[in-house]
Amino acid sequence: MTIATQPDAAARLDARALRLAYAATPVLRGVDLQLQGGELVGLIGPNGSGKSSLLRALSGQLPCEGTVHVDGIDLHARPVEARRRLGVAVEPERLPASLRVRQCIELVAHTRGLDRTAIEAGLSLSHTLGLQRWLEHEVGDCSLGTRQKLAVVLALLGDPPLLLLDEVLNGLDPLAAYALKSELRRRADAGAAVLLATHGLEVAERFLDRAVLLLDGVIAADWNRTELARLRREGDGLEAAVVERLRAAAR
Ligand SMILES: Nc1ncnc2c1ncn2[C@@H]1O[C@H](COP(=O)(O)OP(=O)(O)OP(=O)(O)O)[C@@H](O)[C@H]1O
Repeated sequence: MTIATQPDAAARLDARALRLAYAATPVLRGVDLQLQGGELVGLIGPNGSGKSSLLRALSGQLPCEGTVHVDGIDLHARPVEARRRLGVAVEPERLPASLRVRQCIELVAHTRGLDRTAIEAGLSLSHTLGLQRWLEHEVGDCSLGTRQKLAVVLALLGDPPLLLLDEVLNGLDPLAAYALKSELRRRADAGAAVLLATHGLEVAERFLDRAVLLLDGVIAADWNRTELARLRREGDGLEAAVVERLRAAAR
């Protein structure tokens, strides 16, 4: 007999028993993941393990089995309401090439019903990330890293309480990467939860509060801040721990 469990209403994200397959190939085989406000969580895992698919399932872009609650709101039953609370960074390739960067910020803010204050905050973040000199350029003329910065600015517009970010530190110059990490920390300290897919284990170890390993379609390991600190102090850090898990899984 299956006992139905209530979603954790206090959790920013409560995902249970997520299953997803492409044609006959299963990618997620029962993912359970809860994120609390204030947490910066790294989603790590081998290439093809399903990190992007999981983020897309959590944001409602891909249909999946299981339940997803955002601040207690059922994503599948009340998608509009739940998605209003999400900040999702789209792939830079999917940004509209013919719009100017500033127009893009204004259009997305308008679509989400945000006011001028939110747009000004987005423009201010653009400055912080070094995007200001590209504001009047067409998106299609911007470098990949510049478009990545824009994708992040758009995701953070309106201060959503749950951020789902796929490898957004990739390709950013050191100043921008530092500024973005500071911004995400600030958001988490203000109560947001952040799930960041990354292959950067050093970033995960030093900057994040928690790291979860997606392997064989499930969350195979979950290291909290104390455990991450212990790994750093006592051994060869998160990288060694992850390599050990991956080697064990490959045997
Ligand atoms: N649209 C799709 N159709 C069919 N298969 C897909 C599709 N998107 C992803 N896949 C497959 O699903 C699996 C998981 O892909 P996904 O991109 O989610 O992994 P990932 O962990 O984000 O990988 P990486 O670290 O390389 O970015 C891979 O085997 C991939 O080939």
